[in-house]
Amino acid sequence: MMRFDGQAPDEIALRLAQIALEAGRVLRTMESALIDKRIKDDGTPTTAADLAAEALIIQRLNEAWDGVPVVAEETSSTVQPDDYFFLVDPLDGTGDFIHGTGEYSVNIALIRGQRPVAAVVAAPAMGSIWIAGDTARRGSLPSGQDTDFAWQDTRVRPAPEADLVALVSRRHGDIATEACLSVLSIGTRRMTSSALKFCLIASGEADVYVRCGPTMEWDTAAGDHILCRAGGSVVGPGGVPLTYGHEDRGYRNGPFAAIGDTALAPKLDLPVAASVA
Ligand SMILES: Nc1ncnc2c1ncn2[C@@H]1O[C@H](COP(=O)(O)O)[C@@H](OP(=O)(O)O)[C@H]1O
Ligand SMILES: [Mg+2]
Repeated sequence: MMRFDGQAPDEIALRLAQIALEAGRVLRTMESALIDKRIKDDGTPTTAADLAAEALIIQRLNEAWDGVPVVAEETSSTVQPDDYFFLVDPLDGTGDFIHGTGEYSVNIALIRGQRPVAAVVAAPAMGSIWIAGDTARRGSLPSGQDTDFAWQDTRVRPAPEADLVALVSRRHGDIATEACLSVLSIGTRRMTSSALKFCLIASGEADVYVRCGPTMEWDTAAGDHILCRAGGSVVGPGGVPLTYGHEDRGYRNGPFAAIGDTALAPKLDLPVAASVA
């Protein structure tokens, strides 16, 4: 099996960026098409765009790293994770894709031993992309045939004493999340969809994102890595980092908080989810 010999995490992240760029171009061409959506067993929608982007990403990952399993949202039950594997959400924020807000992302993470080591989150309709291997960087998505991303290092900001900026899901909220946020001094709540929430914290534009409702590993792994490499952290109950590759629990995450300033961690009181405790 190809084991990424000689490839540094930053180099892998650059290759993931090219794959996400290509998938993003497919998604953009499908934005204005009449989308026929299907509601899955978990109540979330899927479309032909999710499937087309996923097929392309799997093909490209297989070409680049033959034999490394790709656990992707729409086909996750057909693949077993290994010591190294990819987690892919070809279209995170399908609801937003359907409603035309543009706040959707392509998420790809390479996992090694339950933690991400390289990742990309691309927001095709917003023209932004974030990557991390060892270093977290933000870029602009090139248009046309251009392939120059114009990367810049990205970094979290220190949390202000008061008036924190919290990011909340536009479509999924719950009482436990609100209870957790209520102990923090939040000044601004900004509704944002998809893994962009991790990336905006990684870029110093927001301070905290708490999520106690259901999410899947492919929703969080790439953003988790980018935020951690930008100086922040993503923690579950007890301040423990999230781990990935839990096929036994259907790749469901427990509650978590994403924070830019790690000094916020002791203030958090996340509920323990029975299913993943
Ligand atoms: N009931 C549920 N079960 C599992 N995942 C859910 C869910 N409700 C929402 N999600 C997850 O939340 C993601 C959207 O998050 P947000 O509201 O922050 O944009 C969805 O991503 P997809 O659009 O890729 O399915 C989905 O994975
Ligand atoms: Mg998806």
